[in-house]
Amino acid sequence: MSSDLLPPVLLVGCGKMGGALLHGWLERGLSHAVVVEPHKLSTEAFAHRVEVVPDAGAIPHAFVPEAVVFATKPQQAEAVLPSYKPFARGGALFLSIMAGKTISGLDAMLDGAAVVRAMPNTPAAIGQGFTVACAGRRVTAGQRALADRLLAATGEVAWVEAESLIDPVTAVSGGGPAYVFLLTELLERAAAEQGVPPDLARRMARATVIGSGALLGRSAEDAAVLRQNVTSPKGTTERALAVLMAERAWPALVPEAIDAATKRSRELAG
Ligand SMILES: NC(=O)C1=CN([C@@H]2O[C@H](COP(=O)(O)OP(=O)(O)OC[C@H]3O[C@@H](n4cnc5c(N)ncnc54)[C@H](OP(=O)(O)O)[C@@H]3O)[C@@H](O)[C@H]2O)C=CC1
Ligand SMILES: O=C(O)[C@@H]1CCC=N1
Repeated sequence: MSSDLLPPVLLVGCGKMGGALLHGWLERGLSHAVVVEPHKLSTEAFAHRVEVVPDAGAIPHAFVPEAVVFATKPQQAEAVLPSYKPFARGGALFLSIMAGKTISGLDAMLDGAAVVRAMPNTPAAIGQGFTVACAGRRVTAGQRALADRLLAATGEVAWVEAESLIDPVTAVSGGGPAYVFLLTELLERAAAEQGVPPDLARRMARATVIGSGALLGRSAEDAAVLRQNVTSPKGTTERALAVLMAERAWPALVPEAIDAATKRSRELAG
């Protein structure tokens, strides 16, 4: 077995985000994974590549994961986590991606464990995710390096010391893909409303978002400069931006939306 492979992982919950991480790990090369997931359909894509079990009681006794990754809904944490306490005794790292759930809360549910709280996003599935992580006080340097390796296998990783930052991170990068997809939907709909045939409207909206993201990714310029490069004086974009950048439009709505999501992340802690 190549030492470059990611170490054995126990993934608890293989829905949209757990599935995206697993996809990223498999693309990168994963030695062995057991996935606990009662919802059989969501694991079909991985059925031949990992071992899927319906609950914690069905995990093979011989399986010793280096990391246990919690990707169930935050509302399920208290019911789900206690079954995984035995892995703490084996020295496993617990990596939670559950929105809002604090390190101290998870630590209490696991009776004292090495917990990393992380917030990834769904582009992880294609190695283009962005994750911000925060390590609990029981996490060793080796466990932190392991968490970094797992998360870096799905894209870029940043670490923060202040756990409170994970709430706004959840609002911005965790949920961020949804806002970009909404913009794509709205562009497509507006094009169709202007009479553009539906197929062309769809292609055009998608290609515009994809191309803009790729340009941003390759450019050293600020986003504001790339925006200005599109905006010819007295031209068409200027008219659209006058609507979008009006005081009560995006400059007010985006911070309001991020604030609402940040507050929800804090609420989910309880
Ligand atoms: N979606 C995203 O973009 C992001 C999500 N997150 C976080 O990831 C977590 C999962 O979110 P998401 O993937 O969207 O949600 P999903 O509902 O798609 O995934 C959760 C999965 O866990 C399964 N599940 C339920 N009970 C158990 C159990 N006892 N043991 C194991 N698995 C179980 C669910 O099955 P069933 O449907 O049958 O209940 C479901 O398939 C959340 O905590 C969320 O905050 C973080 C970053 C981004
Ligand atoms: O909507 C949610 O709660 C999760 C966390 C960030 C993205 N999805």
